[in-house]
Amino acid sequence: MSARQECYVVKDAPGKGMGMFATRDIKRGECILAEKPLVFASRDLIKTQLAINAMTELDKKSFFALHNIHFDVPTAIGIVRTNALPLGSDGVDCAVYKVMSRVNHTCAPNVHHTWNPKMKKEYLHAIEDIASGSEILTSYLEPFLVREDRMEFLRKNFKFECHCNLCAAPKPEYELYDSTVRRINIYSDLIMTSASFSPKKSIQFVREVLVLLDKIGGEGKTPFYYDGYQISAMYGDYTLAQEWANLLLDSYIMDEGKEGEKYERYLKYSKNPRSHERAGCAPRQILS
Ligand SMILES: C[S@@+](CC[C@H](N)C(=O)[O-])C[C@H]1O[C@@H](n2cnc3c(N)ncnc32)[C@H](O)[C@@H]1O
Repeated sequence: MSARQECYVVKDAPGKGMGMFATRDIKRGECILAEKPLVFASRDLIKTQLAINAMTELDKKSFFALHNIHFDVPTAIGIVRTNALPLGSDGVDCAVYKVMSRVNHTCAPNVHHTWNPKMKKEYLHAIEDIASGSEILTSYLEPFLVREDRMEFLRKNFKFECHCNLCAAPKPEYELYDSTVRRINIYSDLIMTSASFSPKKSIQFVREVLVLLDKIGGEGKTPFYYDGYQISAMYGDYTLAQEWANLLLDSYIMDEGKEGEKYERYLKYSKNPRSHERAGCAPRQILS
């Protein structure tokens, strides 16, 4: 048994079916699991059914033992809908896993899961320190949704009521969270729209978002470090670009590890901030 397998156990998670739990203290940034899919699936039901038929008997046994909440469709399709994780952002291709599919949801996760196309495995990294015995919980949601939208999505797609600390918080607390999320979404839109005519403002919006993120737990910074880096590199402010590239690399390693698909690219940016494909493409400006 590998060290990775030893830091978790899959067992009963009261009120949620099965779940994944830490069997020792896990440090932020640690890779908890890297797992090959039991089966690849897609929106094309015939293709999905053929892939299920082609599984080994052992894999089929693991597959049909998984949780199913969709009884209005054939069992295999219900299992895919309940358990599949996306293979990227196109929302079409996905995969089902023996272990990874057992991870339950919270709106304030302690892990980040990501598909690595190079390794053809799904990776699970701790994004905060996890104490031995605690449940390992991911988020099934797009980032930065307000409480009502999160609840609606989970009810519709996963048929449960979320009682995580965020959803069960007193009204003033979750309203404050929601208003922070709304501001993050506004600034987030402004970052790229203002980059072409007011890059200084754009960098300011990145900084605003980072401050707001700290107010709601501090996760999800990596794409914003990338924005800061990209904008600074485009306008040839390589001192600033270097700062952002270093933050980007550190944050990415915490989220996806050195095995991550983008690690080599971000390492290159951090070693040489001029190496971005669009570096220096806009008139030079000091943005700091
Ligand atoms: C991908 S499965 C997760 C593993 C599942 N609990 C099992 O027993 O295999 C998703 C399903 O788990 C349950 N689930 C996940 N997170 C939950 C939560 N926070 N509260 C209640 N049920 C949850 C829901 O039934 C959901 O449709």
